Formats: sequence, structure tokens, C-alpha cells
Amino acid sequence: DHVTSSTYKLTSLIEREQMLLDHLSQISSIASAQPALKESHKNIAELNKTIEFMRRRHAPLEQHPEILQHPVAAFRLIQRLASDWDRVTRVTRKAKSQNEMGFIENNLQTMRDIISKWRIWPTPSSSEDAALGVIRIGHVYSLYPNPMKTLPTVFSSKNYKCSCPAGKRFLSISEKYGRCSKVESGKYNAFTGYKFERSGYALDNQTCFKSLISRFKNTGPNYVMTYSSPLLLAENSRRAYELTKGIGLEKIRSKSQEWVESYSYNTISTKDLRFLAKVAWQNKYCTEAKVWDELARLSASHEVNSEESESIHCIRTSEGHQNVPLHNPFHKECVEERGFNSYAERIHRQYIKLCQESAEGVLPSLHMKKTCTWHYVWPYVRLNEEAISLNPQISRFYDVISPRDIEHVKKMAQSQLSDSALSSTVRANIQDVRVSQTAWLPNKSLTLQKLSRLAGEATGLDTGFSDVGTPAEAFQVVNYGLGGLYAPHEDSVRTSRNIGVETTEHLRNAGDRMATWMFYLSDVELGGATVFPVLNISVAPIKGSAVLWYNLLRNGEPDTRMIHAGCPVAIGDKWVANKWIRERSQVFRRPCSLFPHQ
Ligand SMILES: O=C(O)CCC(=O)C(=O)O
Ligand SMILES: [Fe+2]
Repeated sequence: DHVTSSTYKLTSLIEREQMLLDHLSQISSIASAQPALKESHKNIAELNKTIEFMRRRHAPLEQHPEILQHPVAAFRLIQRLASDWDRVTRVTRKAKSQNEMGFIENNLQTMRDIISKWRIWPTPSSSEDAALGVIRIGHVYSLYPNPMKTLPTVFSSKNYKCSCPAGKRFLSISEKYGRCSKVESGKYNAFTGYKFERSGYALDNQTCFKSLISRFKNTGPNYVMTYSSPLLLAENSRRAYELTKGIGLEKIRSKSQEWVESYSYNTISTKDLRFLAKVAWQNKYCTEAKVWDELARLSASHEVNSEESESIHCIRTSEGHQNVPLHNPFHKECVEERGFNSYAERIHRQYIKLCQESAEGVLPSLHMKKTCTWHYVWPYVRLNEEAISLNPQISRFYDVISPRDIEHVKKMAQSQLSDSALSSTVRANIQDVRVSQTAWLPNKSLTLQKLSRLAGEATGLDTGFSDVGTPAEAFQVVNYGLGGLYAPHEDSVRTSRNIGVETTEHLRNAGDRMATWMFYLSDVELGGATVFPVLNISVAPIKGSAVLWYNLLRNGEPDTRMIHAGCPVAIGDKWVANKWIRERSQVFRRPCSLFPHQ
């Protein structure tokens, strides 16, 4: 499983880390309370220092778990967990037998063994997934200032201009998740907030911090503590302290140390920037790779004696920064942009365009005015239907699942989530095709039965489910992850690409996926729209609503216009629940016709 492929799984790492911290504290208190263990004072003191350091890094997440919905925070968490706990639990003196080890070492060793068995715990490969997620978001939503055209001069030209509407929204939403936004976008890399200037770039913490202070004056400390982003880019606590000098805001001054720790949580360090560049080169995101390389170079040249170097001292290790070469050898291999064959390429471009537009806040390009119908299916069910497209039909039904039912469905799914499979082998790398986790929920609970019946009432189709071969499939609940997406695909299981995966027996029993009914179980802060590249239509995820479309023509052939995709989640936590309705027993409900479009 990829921990980065589900936001829910990512969030559950907070609890895990808390467990580890509590365990470390226990080891420490036992060691100091029992002299018989003969643990040296030095070791205990060292352990306590480590605990304190790890706790400080952990604290912001404990208070604001939702910040993991921001890709940079999620990336940082993965990077940190993949390396820090490895260092903490590494017993340095080698070739010691178990009974030669001290109490603390022994326990650390045990912890290490336990952690290594946790399937959810980040590994170096999770780091790559996380980096790829961040890179993908930047790529799809153009969060960089048009690097292709401007790269040679972008870091030197003061006239450099770019309108990056998605980038602007990214920045302004970032604020809610503890990141700086008080920057003039276009001139900034939306991820890092680095400001491009004639002389290169400058960290913009001063501007940010000033705006923070003015807000503090207006709104009070609680607001500021929640939106404590601006110092994210601060080099060190002294600077924060300096900035508040003479303003007479003692509360801010006393909090500055604490803030810097939270901010450092989100900072993309030089090391991280290098890592992002490396992963971008390896995955042939050429333009992105150049940008990250450049940022790493600039960041390195501006790096102040950062908190990170102190922290390494705290953790019991002699390791310094890992030295990743700035200009990666993969460079040469990266001759052209990621290639696609021509039809797929057109679809892909259109998909990117629609994703971008929806992230910019551009309304979905509807060919018609939205119309609404009221269905009275039961005396107590009144459906509010919006026609998104008439031919072929795509409809949205509003308020068809209550917040309470949503929580229930999510809860049932949570324990069963695992990496989503691919129904087709469109492209080799799953990270580019489908990044999410899925759980299949048969109609065991009353809630699911009710929702299934509702889908039947709204569509007029038979949604009965008992086992394989029944008219509808079980609910498939999906939670997307860091940069989570589902690249353009057809839900029909009978297309030439998919045949062979779906057994003919299965098809014979229930037929193909005639219709898709998809509940949105969440809103998404930025990104995550459902787009139909052939039809030039995008559907924004709206919590509580459901979309309906038909994957088959009336003659039973797959309708290739219904290719669709889930755009990468840029910021937020996206959940959907699919109900696929098969051909079986729909013969009088959606009659066949020789005229495919009837
Ligand atoms: O998440 C979305 O918006 C689309 C999901 C989808 O197409 C699928 O699960 O088949
Ligand atoms: Fe789909």
C-alpha cells in the first residue's frame, strides 16, 4: 500500500506518531526511575532531548490535523517520518548483542522492529510518491510561472509576468492551512512562496509577517495562531523576535519561538527542493525539474543556519544533509516532455485544460443552461436534478446524501481502504493513472440499502445488489491522496483495453456498467473536479450531491464520449462513492435500440 494514496491514511499517521512519542516517554521515565537498570544519565538526557524535539515537530499536526490536506504539509510529514524515526531508533554502536545493550538501546531496537512491520509507515518509496504528488499538482495546475517560456530569464528578469490563476487560488487557500499567501502571485512559486526578483529571489517572510501583525491588531491572537503561516518562511526565531521588536505586541513575541516551529513544519528545505528536482527528472517532468533545480540552487545560496541543522544534533546521529547533486544526471535522458500517443494525447491535453479551468474558478463550459427538475419519487423524497449535459445525458442531483450518512459511509470504508486497482493498463506507472484508495461496501447496512434504493429511484434503473451478477455493484468508496487523481478512462469494462480483466463470465451474468452513479462525499478545496474531455465538461465536487451518466449507448456499445477523469486533488480531502449499474434487468427501464443515440 502507498500511504500517500489516501488522505485518510496520511492523517492516521499522526496517531501513530503520538503512540511512538508516548512510548519514548515511557522508556525515559522507567530508565530514570529505576537505578537498577544502570542507564547512564547522559543517555537519559539525550533521549529526553530527542523526545522534546520530536514532540515539537509533532505538535502542530496534533492541533491542526487538517493541515495535512495541504500537499506541502503532507509531503513534509512523509519526509520527516521516513527519516526522523529511523534516526531516533537507530542503535549506533555496532555489533552489540542483545544483552550487551542498555535499557534504552534495547527498547529503541524493539521500537525499530515494530515500526518496520507497520505497513502504513512512510518509507523512502513513500517519499518519492509524495514528491511525485507535489510535482503533479504543480504540473497539472501550472503553479509555476510558465517555466517553458521564461525559464532562462525567470530568475533574472524583473519584467517577468505571468497570470497563474490556479496558482493564485492555491496561494490564497494555502493560508487556511498555515501557509503564506500574502504574496503577489505570478512572481512567486506557489509552493515555496519564493519571490523572484531582479537580484534573484528573496524570502518574503518580512512582508508576510507584517501583514500578520496588522491582522493580529484587528482580530486578536486566536486568529493569528490559527493562521500562523507567515513565519513559515522565516529563517529563524531570532528574526521573528526582531520583527516584533518595538511593536509592543508581547504576546506575539513570546509566541515567536513556538511559531517558528510550526512554520518549519511546512518549509521546503533545500534538501527537499533537491529531492523534488531529482524525482521530477526521474519521472521526466522536465520543465518542473528545471524549476525545482533552480529553486534548490537559489535556496542553497540563501540558506541561513537553519533549524534543521540544530535538530540533527538533537537526534542521535552523525549524519549530515544527504548530498544530492544539484544538476541531476537524469537531465540528459529527459529529452522531451512526457509523451502520449496522438488520441490519448488530445484527451490528456483536454483533461489538463479542464482541470486547470475548474481550479481557476472558471465555470464548467456548459453547452446549455442548467435546468432543474423536481422528481417526486416517494412522498418524502424530492430530487433536485440539474442537467449538466442533455446529449449525452449527465445529471447532478443535489442533497441526496446527508452529512450523517456520509460520515457513516466513510466510517464503514475506512478500515477497508487499500490501493485502488486499475481496470486497464493504459500506462505503466500507476502513480500517473490512479492515486487513491478504495473500499467495496456491499449493501449490508440500512444506510447503504437506503442509498442504493435512492440511486434506483433517481435513475429509474434497478440497483438491486446481493452478490456478483446482480443488477448493480456494491458501493465503491474512494478516498484520494496527495495529488490523488484518476486519469482519463472509461467505466465500461468491455472496451478493448479492459477486456480480459473483467471475465466474460462476469459480463454474461450482469452485463456491462450501463450507468455510473457517483456520490460526492466531500467538497474539495482545490482541484478534484470530475471532467469529461471529449464533451468539454467539468463537474465540481459538491458534498452531498451525486452525478449520473450512461457509459453505454442504447445499442449496448460503450459510449466513447463518456471518457472521464478525476483531476488531481491540489488541496483537500476528496471522497466519492460509486454505484455502477449493470445492464442486467434494465431492459424495460432503459430499453435497447438500434439507434445508438436514441
Ligand atoms: O473521482 C472522480 O471524480 C471520478 C472517479 C471515477 O471516475 C471512478 O472512480 O471511476
Ligand atoms: Fe470512472
